[in-house]
Amino acid sequence: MTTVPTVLVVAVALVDADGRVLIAQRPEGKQMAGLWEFPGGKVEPGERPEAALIRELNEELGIEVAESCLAPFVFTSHAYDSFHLLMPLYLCRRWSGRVERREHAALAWVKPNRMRDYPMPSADEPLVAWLCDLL
Ligand SMILES: Nc1nc2c([nH]c(=O)n2[C@@H]2O[C@H](COP(=O)(O)OP(=O)(O)OP(=O)(O)O)[C@@H](O)[C@H]2O)c(=O)[nH]1
Repeated sequence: MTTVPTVLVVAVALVDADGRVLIAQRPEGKQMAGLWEFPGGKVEPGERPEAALIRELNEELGIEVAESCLAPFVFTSHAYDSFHLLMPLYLCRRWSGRVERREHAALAWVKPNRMRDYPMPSADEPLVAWLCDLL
């Protein structure tokens, strides 16, 4: 039996006052370039998931998020060819600083029911369905 590593990635649905969610387009040169994703990234060895997400949001978007503002929401467990992705999605409605594009090709604030207009990695499909139902 071939085994692949399970990779823990933390991501967030940042929700603005109009109920729109921030998605970000992966840049050229990365795996899955051009697809739209929820901000976040891999949890480093020894790092707590919430700390990893706070770090990624600061690096990627230049915002500060308090751990108490990260609400566990839903998760996806998805088999890619070379790894298994386990990705909790947190919900966050409060942050400080202005969202800036630092690492992505583009950013977009999108109502969940319009997210299907933005191609996303296959692991994200169930997450979009949950956002449509629950937001
Ligand atoms: N942040 C994020 N990653 C996602 C989502 N959906 C999804 O399949 N992923 C995958 O989870 C992994 C996230 O890792 P990452 O963003 O830290 O790593 P990366 O591939 O950009 O490159 P890196 O290894 O150079 O940091 C990628 O393989 C990415 O394609 C999503 O909605 N948000």
